[in-house]
Amino acid sequence: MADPKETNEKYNVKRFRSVEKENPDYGQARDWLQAVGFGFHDEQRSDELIDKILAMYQADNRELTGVYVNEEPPLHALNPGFPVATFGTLENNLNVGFGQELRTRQITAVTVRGTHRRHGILRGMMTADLTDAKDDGFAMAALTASEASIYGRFGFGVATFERSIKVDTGPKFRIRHEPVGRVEIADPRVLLELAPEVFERVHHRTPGSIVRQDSYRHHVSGAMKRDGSEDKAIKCALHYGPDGAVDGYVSYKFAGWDTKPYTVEIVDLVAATDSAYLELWQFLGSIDLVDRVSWPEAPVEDPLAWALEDGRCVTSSDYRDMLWLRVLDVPAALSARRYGADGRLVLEVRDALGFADGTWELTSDGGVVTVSEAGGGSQDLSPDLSMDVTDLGSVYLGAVNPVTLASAGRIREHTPGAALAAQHMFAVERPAHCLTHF
Ligand SMILES: CC(=O)SCCNC(=O)CCNC(=O)[C@H](O)C(C)(C)COP(=O)(O)OP(=O)(O)OC[C@H]1O[C@@H](n2cnc3c(N)ncnc32)[C@H](O)[C@@H]1OP(=O)(O)O
Repeated sequence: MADPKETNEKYNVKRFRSVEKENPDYGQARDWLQAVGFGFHDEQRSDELIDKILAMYQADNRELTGVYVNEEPPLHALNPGFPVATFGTLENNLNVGFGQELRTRQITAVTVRGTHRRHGILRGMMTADLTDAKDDGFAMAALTASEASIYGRFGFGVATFERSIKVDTGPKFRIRHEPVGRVEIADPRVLLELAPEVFERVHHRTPGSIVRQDSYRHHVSGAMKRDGSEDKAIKCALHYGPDGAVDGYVSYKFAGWDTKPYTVEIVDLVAATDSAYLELWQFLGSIDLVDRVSWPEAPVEDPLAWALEDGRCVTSSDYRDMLWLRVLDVPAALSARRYGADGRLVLEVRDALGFADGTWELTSDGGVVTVSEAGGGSQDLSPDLSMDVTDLGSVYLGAVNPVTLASAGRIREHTPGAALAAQHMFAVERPAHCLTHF
């Protein structure tokens, strides 16, 4: 049970928003945040840090859900004002390719206290929230997952990936690119203002990108570390395009003299043009007394290795799932896309939670997209492909190949060649990549 509309002998559920300190509901939001920290094994947060985080939550307009026990706990146990489970949501736009944006429900801060786990609290919170999201007109929900085994059962499929890279910036590091702009060092605090502006440009050109929450500009500028203190190690370089405007930045740290080879770690690298990206890398490769640059959140499809004279300067590890998508409304989600190729597909979608169940005819003709339900009467069409809603989420941004999913036995191909046709149709104009962890 975790739906505020339900009653239950054991638990009650509250939904609320972050508020200012003067507000009488402040304590509720503060205790909710401490419960989230407990669920992710964080240190207890100071009052000052809680104030800062709740202010950022207000900027994000987050909705916070807490599940509370009804009974009075025994002496010395945490008081019942601390939720035993937490669930947070935001609303932001997802770039779904070819300049199209889709309003998306983001789910975050999911925790259930160990003493209450495996009693169906997550299932209750998730089912209630997805139902509300669909009722509110959301065609898509999204999350990033702590474990890959949790969210498939709720219809989420992996839609983008990321990896960690280490780049040898010794003598072999040479990028074939003639600069068109310039890079300058700046006080990292300028990113408090600049980071969201540059990110907005990047977002508009990157399929798979979700608008960032307020905390990003604080972290990448060094204004605030995760523990709330200032990050004095952060450095920043800005890229200026040929028109003189800032169109990219890198925020980075030196890993210290004890780390060999001497290493610079990228905190955030955001570039709104291909040349800004390569020129920021040229800058990173030119930093004296450093032989390696590492980036824990690098894109999987990365022009860097192809621009280097010696692509083996880049070594990658920890290839992993990043953005998970959950289609809530098939016609709305499919209509929101523009397609990489014209074509027609009849898709049978199974959804254990029922939101997306059905058979749908998708047509893209000269860029005009139509989606209709293919069930019953003269409209009764046999499917070209059958898939679970998780697989539709996976192929939606073009980063997962339907042919591969068919080989894995996840997608069933009834019409020979339909999986390949789906690959062409779902392709996007640039590799899908999500730069926002939430
Ligand atoms: C978007 C995010 O915030 S990702 C972060 C997720 N949170 C964490 O990792 C924090 C630590 N973990 C937890 O707080 C909890 O264990 C949770 C939230 C993952 C699960 O909460 P619970 O209330 O125990 O889950 P619940 O009892 O509702 O289980 C629902 C289903 O998921 C399954 N499940 C729950 N957790 C896991 C898991 N870690 N791995 C695999 N299956 C899981 C259950 O077996 C159950 O399966 P079924 O209903 O199909 O039989």
